[in-house]
Amino acid sequence: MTELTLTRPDDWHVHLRDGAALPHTCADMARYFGRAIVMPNLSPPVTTVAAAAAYRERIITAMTGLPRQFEPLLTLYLTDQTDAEEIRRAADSEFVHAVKLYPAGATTNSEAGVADLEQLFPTLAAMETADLPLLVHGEVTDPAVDIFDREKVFIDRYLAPIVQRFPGLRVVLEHITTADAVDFVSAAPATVAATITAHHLLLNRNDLLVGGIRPHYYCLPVLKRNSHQQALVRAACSGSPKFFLGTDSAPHSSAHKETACGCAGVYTAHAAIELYAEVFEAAGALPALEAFASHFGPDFYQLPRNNDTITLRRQSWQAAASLPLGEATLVPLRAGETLQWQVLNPGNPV
Ligand SMILES: NC(=O)N[C@@H](CC(=O)O)C(=O)O
Ligand SMILES: [Zn+2]
Ligand SMILES: [Zn+2]
Repeated sequence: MTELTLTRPDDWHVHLRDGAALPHTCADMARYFGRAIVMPNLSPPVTTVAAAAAYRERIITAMTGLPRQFEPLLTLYLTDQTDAEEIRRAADSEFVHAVKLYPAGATTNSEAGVADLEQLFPTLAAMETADLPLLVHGEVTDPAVDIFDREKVFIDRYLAPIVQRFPGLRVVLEHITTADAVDFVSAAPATVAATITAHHLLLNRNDLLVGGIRPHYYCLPVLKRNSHQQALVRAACSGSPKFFLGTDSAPHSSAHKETACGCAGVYTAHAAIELYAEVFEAAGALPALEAFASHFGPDFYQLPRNNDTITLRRQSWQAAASLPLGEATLVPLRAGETLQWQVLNPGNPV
């Protein structure tokens, strides 16, 4: 297959950041994505509907003058203080589509996250009633738990009990990295789904650590062993509506990555669908890409599928060695390397 036309895809998990970074991150997203679930882990985090409305305006302003725009779908950052009233306001708004749970200290800008999940059960009950999805960074922060086990332990300790206690609550386990997560989500009721990133499909911990440490492959949850990577590829290509595209494209400046204590996050927004296409092609599953990238996400979020298409052609091109991020620069995935698939006429007005 040398050309592939699919319903316009959406990204169900992305970090756009704020301020001077926004024009750059938004321009990449606006090339061909229809919509994007925008993560709220700014500093300070987006904890209220009012803050989400203001952030949405900044995103839209940052897209001024671009040949096309994507629709930002905002999220609220769950804290120990989030109450049922804010949840109802969010559900009543046109633009807040989910609430994000970061266990305090689990990842970038998660200091304000949730310390005691049980205290928040009334808030989760309000989300269940309002039918507002819960998005989860699924890692425990217990220092006694090995970093490679933190996703599985989170599922056992927290996620399974939440799913059992709130059977009507829609839950997305974000950026899954293990066969354990694939098995849990597959066996869970239809209210439970997962996003999968391109980098967790393309890479495993050998890529991160063998022959030297590669800071641009460091993200959270950290890359796991090859057998987990293979389980993710099977899940993405399976045709199960529980697994859909979420890039978790997470820009950090090169200075913050290439240092003694580097930040977690991989930038893929410059080549997102192109990278997924490589994975699906290598797995002999290119026909399954459309549902994963363009159907199952909107179905889960109860939004219409996009009604136009994009076309990918199998022709090689070279990714930029570095990209601007506000005043700084970042190193994207595959920096300076060749990619196999290219989107035809990206950025054309729709
Ligand atoms: N995935 C990452 O490694 N980093 C994300 C945060 C997150 O999604 O956990 C970021 O905001 O940089
Ligand atoms: Zn996360
Ligand atoms: Zn993320």
